Amino acid sequence: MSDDCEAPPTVTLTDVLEAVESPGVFACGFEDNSAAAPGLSVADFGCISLPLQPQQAEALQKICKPAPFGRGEATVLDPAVRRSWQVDASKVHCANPEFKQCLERYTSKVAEDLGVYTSVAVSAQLYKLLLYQTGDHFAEHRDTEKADGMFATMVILLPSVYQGGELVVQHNGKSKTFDFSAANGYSLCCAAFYADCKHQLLPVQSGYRLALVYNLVHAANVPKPILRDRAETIAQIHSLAQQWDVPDDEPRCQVYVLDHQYSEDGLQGLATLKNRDRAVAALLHDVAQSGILEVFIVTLKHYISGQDVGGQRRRWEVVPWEDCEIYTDRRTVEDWQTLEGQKIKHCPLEISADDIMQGADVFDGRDPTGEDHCGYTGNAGATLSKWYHTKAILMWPRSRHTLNWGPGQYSGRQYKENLLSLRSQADQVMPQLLELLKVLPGAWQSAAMQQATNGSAVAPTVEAHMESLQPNSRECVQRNGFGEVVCQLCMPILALRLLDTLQESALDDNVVKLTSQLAGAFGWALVRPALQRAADQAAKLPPLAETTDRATYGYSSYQQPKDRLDKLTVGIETMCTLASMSAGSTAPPPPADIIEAMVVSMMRALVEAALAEELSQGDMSPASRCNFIAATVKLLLMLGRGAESEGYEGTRELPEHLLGLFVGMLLSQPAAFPVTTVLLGACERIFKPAVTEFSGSLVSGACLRLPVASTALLQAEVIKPLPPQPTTWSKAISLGCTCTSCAELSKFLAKPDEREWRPWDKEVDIPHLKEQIRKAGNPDIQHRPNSQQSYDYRGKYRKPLEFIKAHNAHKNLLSERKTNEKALKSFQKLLNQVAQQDPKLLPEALADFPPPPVPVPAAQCPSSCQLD
Ligand SMILES: O=C(O)CCC(=O)C(=O)O
Ligand SMILES: [Fe+2]
Repeated sequence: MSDDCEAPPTVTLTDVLEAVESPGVFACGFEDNSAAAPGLSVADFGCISLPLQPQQAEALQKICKPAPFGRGEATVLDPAVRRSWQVDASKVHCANPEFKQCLERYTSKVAEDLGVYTSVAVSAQLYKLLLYQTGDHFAEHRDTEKADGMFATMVILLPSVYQGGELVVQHNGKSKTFDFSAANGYSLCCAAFYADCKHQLLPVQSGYRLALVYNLVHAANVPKPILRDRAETIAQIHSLAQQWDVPDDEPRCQVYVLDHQYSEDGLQGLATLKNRDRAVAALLHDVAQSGILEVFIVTLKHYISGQDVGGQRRRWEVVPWEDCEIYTDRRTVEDWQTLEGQKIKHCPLEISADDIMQGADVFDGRDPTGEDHCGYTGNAGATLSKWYHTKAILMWPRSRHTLNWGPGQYSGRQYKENLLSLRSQADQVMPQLLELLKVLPGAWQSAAMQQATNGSAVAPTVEAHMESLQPNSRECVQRNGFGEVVCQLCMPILALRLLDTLQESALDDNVVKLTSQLAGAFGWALVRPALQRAADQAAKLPPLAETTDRATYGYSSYQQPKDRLDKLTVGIETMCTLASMSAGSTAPPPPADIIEAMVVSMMRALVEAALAEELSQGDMSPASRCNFIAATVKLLLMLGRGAESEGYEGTRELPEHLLGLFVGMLLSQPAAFPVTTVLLGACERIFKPAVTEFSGSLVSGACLRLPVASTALLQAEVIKPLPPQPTTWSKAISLGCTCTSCAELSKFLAKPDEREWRPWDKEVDIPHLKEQIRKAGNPDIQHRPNSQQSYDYRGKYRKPLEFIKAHNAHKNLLSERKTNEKALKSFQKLLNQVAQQDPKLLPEALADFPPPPVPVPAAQCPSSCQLD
């Protein structure tokens, strides 16, 4: 053959995977006319005879609840979306044992049709009994995964006579309709579909539709499936993977986008994949077993943002994406897990469009996962962004593992992880190495050799392996593994190296675990700098201006003041753990000065003005603020109490002093720490548990200042005279005429609450009214033509705005007063409890805050608010 004859078309890995057939369908259904009668009964109602009779259906409906549906996080009722009636599973009983078998048969049949592995145990959990009457329906939706392991919904239609009520299920552009109305009351019918498929129930045209709805749930951790013709496909993928070892300009990795949508919790390895997705993953899994491919399940995230350059546009106009200049178009893979379902800690890895096997346009036609529209800013056009998240399989030939995963510019951080070192080294080499190292010191000891000298022989190896620890990772297991080895080797230098790997970690339990372990072997002095660093880190609150720009970084995390407050709260809570560490654990309790230095560093951060400004940020919830106060007070109380107990050798002056500063700071920031919400909540948290948790520690005058001062503040507040309520908002003017038009206007003016009157009535004589108002000398009764258009010349009449403003202001004052009174009662109750606990204490604290003088009754000004 000559050289220029056409080469046979090359089959790519994508071709092979795309050709994998689904072992099942997305939805299935059947009619069973030899089914056993269920023997259905409903608690508080009784037996239901089937086929369902209209009279019984009517009676049943009366004891049903309207069926809600999920909207975002919430469960809501909206007949436009869903109208049907439900009975909870707990009240439904099917007495016939034959029906149980029937149910089992249906479950395994639909599991097989849906392509669930035969070896997976699938069970059906009754969820609801649903009754639909004429007109009832359920608009298009996806079912939430209501139980662990739930992957599909099964509906069993009970014999009843109805028309309409078709179940329509959709998936990837295909649609299946299940119309069981023809069964006409004598058979059982069954339909099932994967939970992520969109489906709807069309309106029931007549009669009653009665259905049992089940969650189909399967056991995880199951062996891989047996599929026909697999051997050939596996061989094909294997050989393509071998050829993949090609020069650097080839894609570094490939990403295969899965068909189905998965929730993060529901997805645990290949066993939980659905349908064709599982068939594809199972094939890749087998190829990976031979050591030629690395395969992970990941979330593929595509983020796009751009600016409208389409010229002049009105504010409300929707900007088409075609008119945008795209400045960010970034794809990353995140949330790594192995096919066995083991979650892997890995930074987001940036991939290129070419890496996506189904092509860069794989998201075309799909709804984005989220969108943002930043509106117009000055002269600049609107900023648009959207993002897509979907589950995918990430793979690359194992022979390429030594490549750098550059350029890895992501949120300003360099990710140059070598994946082999992450996975093989950390998962495989490391445990072996650790095992080996653990026995070494013992061996040296028995050989009466110098540990230190021998230790130094392995030190470089241990140190080299420490490099593989991800800095700042919250995962402490491996670090702890090293901790043990390092302690046994008795090499403080290695301990310091290990502490270095914490780098910028903020103070949390992981840091405490490692430091106390090392402190046990090497003393607190050695770990002190690392602890202090972590405390400083927790206290470090960069000014707001440093937060990253959303438009630039998209979905990358950016810190909110709230996040920072939470971080500080965790740090403070961790200090509690540290301070209460009892003797007898691996380490002796930390010396007081370490804790105190850390506390001082956090307190300084707090009292600093920068933070004070941030604390009034609106996006911090009162709950966050309460947590923060409660944690801080708890820590300081503990330190104070520690002075009397053995473990902690601190002085009580410092904690008490800090507590005083802290309480002072809280009281001086009423905008950030409002008394009725935040301070009350915090005091309830502090003092209620304190009664049992810290009995004795309440002997802290500084801390009691918080409720005592709040009470005093509120007492002063609630006796302030309220401006008297205006008796009426009516505008009492007398029009010099009693014609119908004037009578109508007078009626409006006399109404206490109404601000506007639109005399739609054609009979009203507008010019006459204007004239009468003018004559009565009330220019503030305004007549406003509705618009320039003359067809609505009547327009509207308005009372002056001040009327309404004053009216609302008074209402607000009243409700504020009520809130204050309620909070005051709560504070007083709380103080009573404290007084019972320790009768001496309260009078002391109260001395600082004498009750406010009894006010002179407010001067009445009854008529000053009469507006005419
Ligand atoms: O009644 C049906 O067939 C379907 C009900 C449904 O989709 C649901 O309860 O989520
Ligand atoms: Fe549904």
